[in-house]
Parts: sequence; structure tokens; C-alpha cells
Amino acid sequence: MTDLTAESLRISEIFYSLQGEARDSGLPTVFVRLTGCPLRCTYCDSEYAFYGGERMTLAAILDKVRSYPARYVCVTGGEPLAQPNCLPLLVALCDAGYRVSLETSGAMPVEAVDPRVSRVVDLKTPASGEQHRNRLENIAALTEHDQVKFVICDRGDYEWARFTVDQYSLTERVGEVLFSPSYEQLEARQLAEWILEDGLLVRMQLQTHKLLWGDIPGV
Ligand SMILES: C[S@@+](CC[C@H](N)C(=O)[O-])C[C@H]1O[C@@H](n2cnc3c(N)ncnc32)[C@H](O)[C@@H]1O
Ligand SMILES: Nc1nc2[nH]cc(C(=O)O)c2c(=O)[nH]1
Ligand code: SF4
Ligand SMILES: [Mg+2]
Repeated sequence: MTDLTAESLRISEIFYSLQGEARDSGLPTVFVRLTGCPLRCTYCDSEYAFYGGERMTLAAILDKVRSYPARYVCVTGGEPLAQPNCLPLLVALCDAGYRVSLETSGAMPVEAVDPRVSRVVDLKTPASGEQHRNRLENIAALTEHDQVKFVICDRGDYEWARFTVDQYSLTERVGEVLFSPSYEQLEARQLAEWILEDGLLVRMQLQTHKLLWGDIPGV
């Protein structure tokens, strides 16, 4: 049994918003953003979480999460799995009765994540500049409860994503395969037309929070 007052994490921000990405898009959600990331994706919208933040015990994080009226919690970053205490945090959130999702680059092993968590694994595309960090062994551990995301910057990324979905039979393996345009880099309509032209069985997602509030922290 983890001592929730002994273990701590470096936290960039905890905030309440509508989930803007992936399967639970639109649902009121508490976001726990962990500080630090070993990757440097070209398009990253969360660079402010690379450094700083404050150290919080698991108990303090849970108290803050409980202060909001939500059933959903999204653990993100930075790269959340870069902090080993992310794993007990996920367990504690599930034990507290929350429906928990984890946004991860998939550069770190995902096998030890509590199976109650929906893992949203972002397979890094060529234009992200971090394709070489994809830990492809993660794919074998994913189930119907999990999600795979591709953030698409250009036609080359789209073709790579289409090929990868096919190569790993992703639409059969996981619950959601998500194609997201890189914000203000690829026209959403262009991506929609490519998906329809090719008849891909994937879900296109927009970052709803940016449509509502723009590209700012804390939403
Ligand atoms: C900020 S990251 C944090 C979690 C983890 N480091 C990752 O990359 O999955 C959360 C999600 O936002 C996506 N994202 C970051 N910048 C983006 C952008 N400019 N446009 C679209 N999605 C973006 C990432 O690709 C990732 O799927
Ligand atoms: N509203 C909202 N939804 C999100 N879903 C994933 C986010 C993230 O930064 O990982 C995010 C975010 O930053 N805001
Ligand atoms: S892995 Fe995630 S947090 Fe890290 S640079 Fe890429 S998008 Fe940003
Ligand atoms: Mg975000």
C-alpha cells in the first residue's frame, strides 16, 4: 500500500476544463500536468511544462483533484511517465473512483500502467522530429481500453500514419485510433478530406479547448 503522504511528484499545473482531445472529448475533466519531458516535438504546445512546477505529495494532488466537480481525470505533461511516481498516482486516482486517462508520448514503457487507465499513446510522426523515440514494443501491450494518436503536420506524416495503422492493425487492437492536425500547421479540412478519400477507419480529433479558448495554458 502506497503512503500517499510520502511519495511526491513535480507538478506543472492542475486545472479543470472540458476534455479537448481523444475519446472523452467534451467531458468535464481535471487535468494533472506533470513537469518535465525528455522529448522536444517540433509542435509542442506545452513547453512551459518542461521546467519548474512545484513538488506535491500524492495526497495533496488528490485533495486538489477532489476540489473540482469531475468524474474524469487526465494525467498529462510534459511526459508523465518520465516521473516514476506517475504509476502510483494513476493507481491512487483509480482507487478514488475516477475514470483516468494518460496522455503519453509512448517513449517510455506503458506496460506497468494500471489497467483501469485508458492509455492515449501518441505515436510520434516524422515531422515531430521525435519518431526515433517511439517505443514500438508498447503497441503489443495495448487493448480495446486504450487509444493511439497521430499528430499530423503534413502529407508525409499522414502517409506514415496510414501505413503504421495498417502495419500494426491498430483499428483492431485499440479502442480509438485518432488523427489530429498539428494546431495551425495543417488545415483540419485538408486532413478530413485525406481521411475520407482513403476511407480510413480512424477518428479525426480537433483540440476542442483551443477552438474555445485559444492556445493558452490552464484550459
Ligand atoms: C502536450 S502532450 C503531453 C503528453 C505526452 N508528452 C505526449 O506527447 O503525448 C499531449 C498531447 O498534445 C499533443 N500536442 C502537443 N502540441 C500539439 C499541437 N501543436 N497540435 C496538436 N496536438 C499537439 C501531443 O502530441 C500529445 O498528444
Ligand atoms: N482541455 C484540454 N484538454 C486536453 N486534453 C489533453 C491535453 C493535454 O495537454 O495533454 C489537454 C489540455 O491541455 N486541455
Ligand atoms: S512528448 Fe509531449 S510534452 Fe514532450 S515535447 Fe512532445 S508533445 Fe511536448
Ligand atoms: Mg494541451
